[in-house]
Amino acid sequence: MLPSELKTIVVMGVSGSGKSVVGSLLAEKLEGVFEDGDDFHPPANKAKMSSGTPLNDDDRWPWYAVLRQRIEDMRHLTPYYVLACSALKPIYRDKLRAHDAEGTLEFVLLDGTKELIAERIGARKGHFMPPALLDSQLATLDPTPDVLRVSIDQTPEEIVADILKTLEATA
Ligand SMILES: Nc1ncnc2c1ncn2[C@@H]1O[C@H](COP(=O)(O)OP(=O)(O)OP(=O)(O)O)[C@@H](O)[C@H]1O
Ligand SMILES: O=C(O)[C@H](O)[C@@H](O)[C@H](O)[C@H](O)CO
Repeated sequence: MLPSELKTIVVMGVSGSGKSVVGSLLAEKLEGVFEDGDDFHPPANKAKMSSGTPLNDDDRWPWYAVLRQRIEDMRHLTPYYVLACSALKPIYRDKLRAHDAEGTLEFVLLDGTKELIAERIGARKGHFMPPALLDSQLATLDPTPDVLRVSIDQTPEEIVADILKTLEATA
């Protein structure tokens, strides 16, 4: 049984960690709504990443403002909103959490080795994010103790089961 106050689950992590695949599966399992944060990047951000340049705080703040608004909007439209977004720094997670009551929103980090993520990102075709940016993503990632961590060294279905077990344990 998930905590009754839980409304939003942010599936976070570096590029290639599986946020889109796992997040959509999790939302399906919860009969909730999934959205991919990448769909809300301004074109300039996508162009910058595609050119092999990492985003900086100035690039990300307007994006996180849009994502925070989605969290607020979706609260009235679904029992569970699953958002996939990198949320690499604590300051970004604070922005997404805003002044939400304790337990309303949980961050779940898709946790894996650089080698495993590089293998997966390398096998992916037709995505705007170059594998070369993985190092900067890993260097920027700063998980704090409040972030729930789930290993990605298993199938997407097993990861979703792991996430649900981990969330139930917070109840
Ligand atoms: N558990 C898994 N086992 C095997 N392959 C996986 C797993 N999860 C995701 N993948 C594959 O790894 C690649 C990256 O997954 P995905 O696109 O979901 O990552 P992401 O974190 O959303 O990336 P980005 O942030 O760059 O959009 C995809 O090709 C996906 O099919
Ligand atoms: O915070 C960031 O640097 C960006 O959000 C990236 O993580 C992209 O969103 C995504 O990972 C690439 O597809």
